Amino acid sequence: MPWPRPESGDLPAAPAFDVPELGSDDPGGFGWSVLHDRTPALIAQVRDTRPYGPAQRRALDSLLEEITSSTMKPLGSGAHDRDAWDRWGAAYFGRPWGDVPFLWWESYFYRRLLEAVGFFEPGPWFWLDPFDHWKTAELHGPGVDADLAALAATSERQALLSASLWGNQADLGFLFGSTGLPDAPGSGDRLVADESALLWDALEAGRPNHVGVVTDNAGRELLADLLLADHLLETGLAATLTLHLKPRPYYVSDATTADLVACLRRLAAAEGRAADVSRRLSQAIGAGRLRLRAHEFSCAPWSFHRMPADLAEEFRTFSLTVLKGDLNYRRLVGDRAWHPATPFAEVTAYFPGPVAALRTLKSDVVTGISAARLSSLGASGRGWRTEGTHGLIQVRL
Ligand SMILES: O=P(O)(O)OC[C@H]1O[C@](O)(CO)[C@@H](O)[C@@H]1O
Repeated sequence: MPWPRPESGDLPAAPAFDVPELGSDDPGGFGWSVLHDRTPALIAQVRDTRPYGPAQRRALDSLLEEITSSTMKPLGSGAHDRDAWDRWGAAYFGRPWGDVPFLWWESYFYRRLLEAVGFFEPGPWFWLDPFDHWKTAELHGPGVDADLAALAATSERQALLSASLWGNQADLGFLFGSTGLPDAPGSGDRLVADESALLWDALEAGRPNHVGVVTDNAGRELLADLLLADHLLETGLAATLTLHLKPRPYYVSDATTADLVACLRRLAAAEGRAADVSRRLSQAIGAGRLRLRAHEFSCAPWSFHRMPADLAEEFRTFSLTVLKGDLNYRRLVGDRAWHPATPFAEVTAYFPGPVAALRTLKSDVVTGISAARLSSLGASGRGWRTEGTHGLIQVRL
């Protein structure tokens, strides 16, 4: 099978930064808890929830052992993308996982998990999404019908934007943490930055707009993204809209094309106007107004500073690229120990075109927070940065 080769490892070099990358070697730090708590719990759950045979079970056990008490190994010799990962990981293989930058090891972990469960191997587990049952359960969970009915009935654009933002709380990775699912969203005071007016003004002034949305999670988040996409297309705020999806399962709940299809089906099966949304979006896909992309770089372990030329060229053609979720934010600004007041516009100046971030905060990195907001947040400890209770809408035009 002619597998897509992820850039053969040849990507532009990242610029030099004087701010260090975030790591996982501090026992009090967030990255450490993901490496030592969340990731082992995820491996155990994957092992327990699928009837994998001895080969897959052994591979999962040895991945667990490697992560917790050994050094990072390269992909197996038969892997179709081994060349790329060998180059990307040359500085990291042979070191303990906790010594490798957080952004890098976590991405590589999902690649290794797919290897362990035989995702790429012709046979019974070929291309079977190891996270599918969680995604499906969420799509049919309690409250989804009511949310869909309410959202499909509104033409209130701020409500749709807000649903797309807070939909990002529905990240199945939280299921494997010690903190559990975050609380339901509060009102505006849970927004640490809100530049939504700038976003709407730019779309109003820019018609005809070609909007890109780099999606994050499947399930509730993607449902909300689709309702927003439908609104933008229907109102003419977007002449075309391109959805970037993941080419394969990643970070548990990240949306693939299969998940998009499941969401369209879920909308079609819902009561009321949601079914109309599904029909309109399917037609828009057929007409080429709603475009689907699944770029290999979407599963690469690097920030967007290293995106390949074809992807940069595509983002350059968009009137606005909206990046959803925490991981995309980490990749946008670089997963670094920025001072939170560092201007968002400054750290995203390199991005090839106007860009917006819609994110609930689930990891340490953050930029563009005003001094006044920082001091009010300071009193609440560090939880606002990692627990998904707070959100942001940031825009750089
Ligand atoms: O789904 P999101 O919003 O990208 O969040 C995923 C987040 O969860 C974590 O993977 C932790 O497991 C973060 O590293 C990551 O940024």
